[in-house]
Amino acid sequence: MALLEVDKLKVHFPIRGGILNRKIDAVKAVDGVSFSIERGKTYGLVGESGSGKTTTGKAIIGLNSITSGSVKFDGIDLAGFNSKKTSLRKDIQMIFQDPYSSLNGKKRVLDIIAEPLRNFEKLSKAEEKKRVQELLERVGLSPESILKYPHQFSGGQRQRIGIARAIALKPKLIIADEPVSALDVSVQAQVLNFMQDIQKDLNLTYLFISHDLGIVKHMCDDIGIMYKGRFVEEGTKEDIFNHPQHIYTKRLVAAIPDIDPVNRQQKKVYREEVEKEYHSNYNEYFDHEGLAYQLRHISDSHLVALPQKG
Ligand SMILES: Nc1ncnc2c1ncn2[C@@H]1O[C@H](COP(=O)(O)OP(=O)(O)OP(=O)(O)O)[C@@H](O)[C@H]1O
Repeated sequence: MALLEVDKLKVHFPIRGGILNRKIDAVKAVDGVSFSIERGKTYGLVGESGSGKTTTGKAIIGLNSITSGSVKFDGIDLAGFNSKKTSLRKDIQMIFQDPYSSLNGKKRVLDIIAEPLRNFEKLSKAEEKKRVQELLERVGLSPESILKYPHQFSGGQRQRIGIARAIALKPKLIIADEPVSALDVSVQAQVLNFMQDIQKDLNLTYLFISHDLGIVKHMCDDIGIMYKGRFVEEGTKEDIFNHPQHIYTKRLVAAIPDIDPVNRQQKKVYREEVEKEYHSNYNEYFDHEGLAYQLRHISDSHLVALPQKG
């Protein structure tokens, strides 16, 4: 059984208007998304800004209410578990994009990392301090850091503090929402490699949200490509990077920069071909509202949202 199973998930936000402030329409932020993540694996959710990635992650962790569909974690439907204090909620943690704003600047590192422990475990002050220091060590920061404030750390170190807080309760699933996109490129690889190390050590499963396909290629086993609240394509890393089928995926893959000058030229030609196809055949790939069609299997692992022929 997969650790996480998301089935036909919809998250719609009401748009209200008129003098009675009635619901007049809805933003279909997530509009029927299904995927599952096997234990110990990393699943990449990719798409441009506004495609619904964060909304999906927040719905899984209970921060957005689900309009319809289901989220099962370890075989249990999460719909009834929206209270923050249930033990299931302990098993899923989130790392946010911006380590500057996601850490409370007025709190010391001790209090930041101890917060989830205080919610779920009754530890003495001495036990708590010891646990926080162990966690700091785990993420490569000195035990003395407990008395410092977030602004006294670099961006990469702050994201390590965020990771220490996320792993404090020994979760099974971590939702990492653009965890390195606010960091300098030189620091990104360090944090990503570190995330892979702790994944192995702690047997973590990741839902990795990113708009950066280069990073997703480095991190993920399976990938779902989102566009306007729906999936346009889903598959293994190999399916998506070596055999992209949907024009939207092809565009994303073609846009990954190549450092090798020989490949760079080939890539440029490929990118121009893809752009031409995108503009001349757009209507074959999207329905009359410009939305993705239903996904269909083209192999056991690879699904593409293309209309049924014939
Ligand atoms: N609480 C909310 N109320 C109304 N609309 C919302 C709310 N949260 C998100 N949306 C809308 O839902 C859509 C999807 O947003 P979401 O943040 O999930 O996209 P995203 O792919 O994560 O983009 P980004 O990378 O910019 O965060 C957007 O149109 C957004 O404006």
